[in-house]
Order: sequence, then structure tokens, then C-alpha cells
Amino acid sequence: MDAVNAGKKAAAIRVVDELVKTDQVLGIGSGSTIVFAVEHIAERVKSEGLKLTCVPTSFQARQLILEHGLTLGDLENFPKLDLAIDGADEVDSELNCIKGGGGCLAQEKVVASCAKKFAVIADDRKDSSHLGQNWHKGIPIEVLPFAYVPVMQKIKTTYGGVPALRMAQSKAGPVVTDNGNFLLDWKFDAEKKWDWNLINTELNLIPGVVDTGLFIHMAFKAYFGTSQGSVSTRTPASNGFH
Ligand SMILES: O=C[C@H](O)[C@H](O)[C@H](O)COP(=O)(O)O
Repeated sequence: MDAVNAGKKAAAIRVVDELVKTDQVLGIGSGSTIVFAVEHIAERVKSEGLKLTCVPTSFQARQLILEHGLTLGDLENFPKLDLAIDGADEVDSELNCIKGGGGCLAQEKVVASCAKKFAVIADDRKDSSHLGQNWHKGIPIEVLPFAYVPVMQKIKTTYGGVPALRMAQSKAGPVVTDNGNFLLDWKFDAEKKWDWNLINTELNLIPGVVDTGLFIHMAFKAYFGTSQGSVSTRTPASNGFH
């Protein structure tokens, strides 16, 4: 296993051991880090007989839950979750996150908002003092397909930077999300001090925006794994490592 995956795995194992308990309804995030968490959840279900219901945040998460023989739930039957676990592309000192690098964000945010606790897991490359320090691909923004040009223009006029339509790698044309929408990646000036709570609210008010990859004041704890397998955790209140 390479160094980055070792960090992801260490963070995933730690969060599952620390926070997952029997009889919980769990939100399962998307991306590469969550794969290690689902593997470990499945191991604990087998070895300890934990009774869990797992609510997915994407097509990928749904497949993961099914492949590992876990119990699949949805928000219609389980609108309140005990815990949601998800990866992130970047986490700042207050645990504000950029998400959506893998094309999933809107369902992730809804599921996280329904959980009593939202925990973030990542390798330690994602740990930043401010957003944009280590993540240079911009803020993902999900938009209705027919509105992508006016939304890009409004973002550029209001905030500057470069918004771009995300193009697919193994398909001609744009990335299409699990919700049938397009994604913009807004590269912003990372030197500037941004009020991300305000920016997130304003972006969400642009007609045609479905949601943004800014997860502001949502996470209660972040777990960062290193290539050596150690894990540091951080809460917004503590603002320091344990
Ligand atoms: O779109 C994808 C999700 O927001 C992921 O949780 C995020 O991109 C982090 O992914 P990974 O665990 O692969 O770094």
C-alpha cells in the first residue's frame, strides 16, 4: 500500500473504532478514503454482530454498502442519522471543508446535515490552515446544466478567479453528477481572506446553483492519517491536535 493510502486507511479505521456503535444509522460518504471505512465497518459487523443501517451519499457509496453486505437505508425511512462519515479534499483550521473533488457533494451535504455528528477522514495532505492552501483545483459547485454559463459569469463578476466546467476523462463532454447536473470548479484567490460562510450562502442563492462543495461548520471532528499509520484528530473547539 502506498503512503497516501496508508494515511487514508489509518484515519478510516480510527473513526470507525471510535464512533461506530451498534444500532446506529450511519451516513456513508463518497471517494477513496471512505472505502477503507466501509471495509472496516463490514469487518466489525461480522466480528462483533453490530446492527447498522447505512445511508449512501452517492451511487458509489450505495455500491460499496451492497458489495460489503451491509444494510442499505435511505432518507425516506431514516431522515435522522446518528453519524455521517466522509472524506474531504481540504479541511481548514475550523474544520470547514472543500468537497466534491470526486464529483459528489449535494447528496453528501444533505446526508451530513441529517446526522447528529459529521466526522471527516483524510490523509494528512488535506489538512490546511485555510482553504486553498493545499487544494488548488478550486471549489466544486453543482449546477443545473442549462444554467452553467450564467452561473460561471456571475461567479467571475462577483468574486473574480476562474470558474470552469468540469470535463469528463473517459467520456466526451462534461462530468454529469449522480443527480444529472454539471459541475463547475471555481479557482479562487487563495491569498485573500474569505468569509466562507457568507460565500457559501451567496453562491447557493445564485439561481441554477444546486449546492457547493463548501461544508461550513458541519464537521464536529476531523481525523488525519499519516503514511506511518498514526492519526491526529481535531475538533473546531480545540483547534489543536490530540
Ligand atoms: O466528490 C467526492 C467527495 O466529496 C469526496 O469525499 C472527496 O473528494 C474526498 O475524496 P477522497 O477520499 O478520494 O480524497
